[in-house]
Amino acid sequence: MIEALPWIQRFAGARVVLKYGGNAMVDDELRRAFAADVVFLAHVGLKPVVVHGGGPQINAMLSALGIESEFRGGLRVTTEEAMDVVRMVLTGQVGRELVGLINQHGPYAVGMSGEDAGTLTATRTGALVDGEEVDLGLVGEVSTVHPANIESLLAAGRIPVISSVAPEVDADGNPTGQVLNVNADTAAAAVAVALGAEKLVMLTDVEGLYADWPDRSSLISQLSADRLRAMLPDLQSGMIPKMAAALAAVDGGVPAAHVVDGRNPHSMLLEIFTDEGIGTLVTAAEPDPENATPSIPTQKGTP
Ligand SMILES: Nc1ncnc2c1ncn2[C@@H]1O[C@H](COP(=O)(O)OP(=O)(O)O)[C@@H](O)[C@H]1O
Ligand SMILES: CC(=O)N[C@@H](CCC(=O)OP(=O)(O)O)C(=O)O
Repeated sequence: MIEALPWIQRFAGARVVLKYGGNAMVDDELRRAFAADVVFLAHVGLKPVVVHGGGPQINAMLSALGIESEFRGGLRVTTEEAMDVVRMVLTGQVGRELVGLINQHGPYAVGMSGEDAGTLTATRTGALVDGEEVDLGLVGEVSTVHPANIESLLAAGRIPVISSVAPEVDADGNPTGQVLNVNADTAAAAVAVALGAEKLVMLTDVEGLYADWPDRSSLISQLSADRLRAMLPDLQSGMIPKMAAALAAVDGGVPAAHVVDGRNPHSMLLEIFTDEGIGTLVTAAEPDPENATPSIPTQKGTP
């Protein structure tokens, strides 16, 4: 606890955006641990905002309904039929369950979708696969974030829990009436930038970013935005949108983007409140190998 004190002091009042990934939220004990961690953060003076995914839960519902779905470039090809399921599962099931778990500790969490109060808008995006542009159907990248609703919930001492579904706008910013499926890492990064968050923390089902996946000795503890930018074209599957989101957050002014292993209970607290941290940390500047630069406040080991 005493190791956490300087970090608790440093992050007093800071906004942190926590991206909770589907793969890390399938185990009941882990889901409860995450909910407790979020409440812990709020109680030690931070302002947590949760943006959640639910890929595995969407997969399960699609297969129960006999609807085929595939991923290209780490993103789900989303038909109209699949979009109904994505919206239902993310906002109606995964978000509700998370709100319920957090609120077992007190009346904190308020669930919302990117659709609510115009919080997010999105434009259609494809994916670049092997140098070719692939049509993904009803998939969006965030166009605008209107954080007023999130701000008012934070001001009221609540914990916003946001699903990554967004109304579509055309190139002129006009609503088309369609909703789009946004990757939750992408949505979380956009929210973190708009809120001026101190951190984006993305929980996933792996220890962090590996330089040479799947070589387990190649885990990267910390890297700069420029090094990540250079690695991005060679990344695979779900790490593509996740690391693109980390980069977008840091480029957008968020001082630190973390990827942590959501399979270990309380990994998020260890990353935020201990000197070593545990996952992968992305910062704007190069890490100092001597770890002797307290002026870089997001450096692991220097509160
Ligand atoms: N370089 C890499 N480092 C770590 N994981 C990688 C890498 N390349 C691909 N992966 C894969 O990306 C997965 C995480 O992405 P994803 O399944 O989309 O996570 P989530 O559902 O938590 O958002 C890992 O489980 C791993 O299989
Ligand atoms: C476009 C796209 O791929 N959207 C994701 C949205 C959910 C998500 O991102 O969930 P995880 O964080 O659990 O992966 C999907 O349909 O699975």
